[in-house]
Amino acid sequence: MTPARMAQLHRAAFLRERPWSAEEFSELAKNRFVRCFDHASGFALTRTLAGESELLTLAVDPGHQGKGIGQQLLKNWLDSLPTDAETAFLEVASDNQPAINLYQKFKFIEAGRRAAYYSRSNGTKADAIVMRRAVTLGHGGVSHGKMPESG
Ligand SMILES: CC(=O)SCCNC(=O)CCNC(=O)[C@H](O)C(C)(C)COP(=O)(O)OP(=O)(O)OC[C@H]1O[C@@H](n2cnc3c(N)ncnc32)[C@H](O)[C@@H]1OP(=O)(O)O
Repeated sequence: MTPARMAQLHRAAFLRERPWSAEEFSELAKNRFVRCFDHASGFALTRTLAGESELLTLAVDPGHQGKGIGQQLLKNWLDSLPTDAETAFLEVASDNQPAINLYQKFKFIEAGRRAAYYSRSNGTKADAIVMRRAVTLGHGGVSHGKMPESG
């Protein structure tokens, strides 16, 4: 997926946060530890090194959310991890319940919090929650359903 398409999807999916630019995605893609898992309507960007893998960002086109794409991307990431990767982690806003539900479904649990990290346009604040799981946990029977389109 091109950096321009990543930026487009990121802007569409993250309505409350600063969108990442095509230049930022282009820079990230140069890092040999960074990998993109993509789908026609979404992508997951990850960084894996020193026994840890981080989900840097995950975005699904709003018109295609709720169809199992986010779940499939998350599964593709976890399935790809080398056996020497010990933990997978990510950061999510405390007011982003759909994403928290998705990560809990994949057995991520809260490992830490940065209080009032995100400021919302209505004046409220949200915590940043760091969630972790052991790579070797498996998916506990999480099914990813049908993927009508991929690539
Ligand atoms: C590290 C980070 O990037 S954190 C931020 C993640 N990205 C964002 O929040 C951007 C905006 N949101 C999105 O792009 C998407 O909604 C995502 C990535 C959070 C989820 O992707 P989707 O393709 O819509 O989710 P998918 O259809 O695979 O649903 C999988 C699970 O997520 C949870 N979920 C997804 N949408 C919702 C929702 N609207 N309400 C509650 N739970 C939800 C559920 O647990 C669902 O499982 P279920 O269908 O068995 O109930």
